[in-house]
Amino acid sequence: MCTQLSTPGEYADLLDKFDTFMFDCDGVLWSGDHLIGGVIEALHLLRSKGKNILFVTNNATKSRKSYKKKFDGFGIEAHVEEIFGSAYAAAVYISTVVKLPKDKKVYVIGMSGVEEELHNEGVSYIGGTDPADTTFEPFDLKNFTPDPDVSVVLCGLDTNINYTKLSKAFRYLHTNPECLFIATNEDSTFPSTGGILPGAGSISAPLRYALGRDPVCTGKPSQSMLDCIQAKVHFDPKRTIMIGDRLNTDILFGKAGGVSTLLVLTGVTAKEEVLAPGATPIAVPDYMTQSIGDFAVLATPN
Ligand SMILES: O=C(O)[C@H](O)[C@H](O)COP(=O)(O)O
Ligand SMILES: [Mg+2]
Repeated sequence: MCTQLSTPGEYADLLDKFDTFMFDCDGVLWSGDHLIGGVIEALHLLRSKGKNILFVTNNATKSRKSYKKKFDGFGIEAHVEEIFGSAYAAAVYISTVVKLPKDKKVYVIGMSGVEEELHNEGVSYIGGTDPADTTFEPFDLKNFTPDPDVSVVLCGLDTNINYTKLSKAFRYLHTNPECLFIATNEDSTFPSTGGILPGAGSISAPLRYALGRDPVCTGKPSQSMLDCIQAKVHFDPKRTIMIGDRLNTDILFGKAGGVSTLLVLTGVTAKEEVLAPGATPIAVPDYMTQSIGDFAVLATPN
């Protein structure tokens, strides 16, 4: 059953129930470079009450450090150790679960966030932002010499996607059944400034179709994302709430992790997907409110 929050008393009661607040970013705190109203006040209120705050994003375009700069730019207090992105989760998965040998490499479809996190984990990679891969020159197999050390293809949101990257990734996976296929996340879309756009899931989709093979996903809702958070931060699931805008990532992630869930309507999910008669949502949030900004009402002196 989903409780719709609307009164200051309901917001206050929710704050009292939880010590740790996990925030999704795109569609909850901001859409692209547009900050959602009331977010700064709401986060400041939580910190003033001594709440633990974590930021858990499937957006792999930035590393934890780069995200800190985005938070700073918005004037939002955030610390690198509070930020967990899907690029970080993928890099940790490759280094600690896959235990990729040091002489092996990752072929990257993705941006600097993925490259920085792989580097931080000591994982070698090619592709990504390399100009030889971001070219729009026609791709010709005659000119392609695969790197024999590539043992993983990692695919994340890549706003410079092109046929060369898809072809190289395809060839590594098609010619070597042992090559691992990993996706940072599978969000079909994401809320950017002015509207939704194709997300990381729509970047890896052509490979899934061409290969007839699905990747391992290391972002929300996967356990890998929770594992890399729990390796760094202790929290009591019973006193923790995940706040997100997407049912099949954020809310599923929270439920799988045994934490409570709050759906906000400032991102990709509409209220009707949960509440319309006959709606069959993939996951039902414990709570729902229009925006995180609603909590700012508690910050206003009476
Ligand atoms: O990859 C994507 O589609 C987007 O970056 C992703 O949807 C946004 O991540 P969020 O902060 O909403 O988890
Ligand atoms: Mg989101």
